[in-house]
Amino acid sequence: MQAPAKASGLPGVKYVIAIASGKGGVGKSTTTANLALALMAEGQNVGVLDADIYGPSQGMMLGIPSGTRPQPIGENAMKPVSIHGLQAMSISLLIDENTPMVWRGPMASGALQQLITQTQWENLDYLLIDMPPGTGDIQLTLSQKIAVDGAVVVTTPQDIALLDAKKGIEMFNKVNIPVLGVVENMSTHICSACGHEEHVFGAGGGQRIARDYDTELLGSLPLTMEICQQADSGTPTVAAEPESAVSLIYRDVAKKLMAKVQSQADGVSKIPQINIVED
Ligand SMILES: Nc1ncnc2c1ncn2[C@@H]1O[C@H](COP(=O)(O)OP(=O)(O)OP(=O)(O)O)[C@@H](O)[C@H]1O
Repeated sequence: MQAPAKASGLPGVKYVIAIASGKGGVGKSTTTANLALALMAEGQNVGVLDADIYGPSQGMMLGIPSGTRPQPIGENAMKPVSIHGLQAMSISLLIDENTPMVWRGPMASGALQQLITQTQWENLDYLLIDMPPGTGDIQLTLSQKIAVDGAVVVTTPQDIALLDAKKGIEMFNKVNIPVLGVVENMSTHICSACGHEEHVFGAGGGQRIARDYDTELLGSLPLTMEICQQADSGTPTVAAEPESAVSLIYRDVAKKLMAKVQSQADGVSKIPQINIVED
């Protein structure tokens, strides 16, 4: 059965989760791809919307063959691409791969709006949105156009990344999107030769920011060669090595997210209806 349409106007989608970061390059897209696969491994139907208009990377991370175009449905709609059992849509599927994204803010927002309104998702439990880094126009467009159920903020443990992650959390607070939690990426480095683990970027940053903003540290991922190589070659770790220690961390984050979104949804439905009867 098709999931009911929400006020967001996203038919076929039950829950929308934005994956965001204040700073670029902290591993937001890698986290999005792996979390999508982890949610799927938990039995959910999952879609990925690559809203990183200026630097779309889901096409590459999910291994969508170069030149793939979404199938049109009539004149104004298109089917997401099917890959690794996920549904996926990205601006990179609609443009020439070598075209640099030199759009001004309103053009980028327009392109994103088109992706949002014209993609026909099919029966999704979760749509993960890979947000562009930062707290500008596109992030605002998104939070105004879609009823996002919650956001996950990805950060690395360095002070500079944490500072930007705070701005991200504050932006979501401002637009009333619940922050479901923080994922600390590259929290330690594990040497592929000897297995030695060290906190190269500092320790405890993700935990601190989660505590300061009254949210939860959903999980910490190490910096490993496998995560990088597998994501960059189109088979993210959760698909490449589903039983590995790293995949289990992503699965654990996915389970926490599902529980949070569900309890939030239950909370909403438990609000008593007030019936005013005129006599
Ligand atoms: N835990 C990790 N261990 C090793 N490499 C990682 C890890 N997480 C991400 N990477 C690598 O770091 C690079 C940047 O990651 P990614 O593209 O996910 O970052 P991003 O925050 O989405 O960047 P952008 O801001 O450009 O969208 C990629 O090559 C990715 O494979």
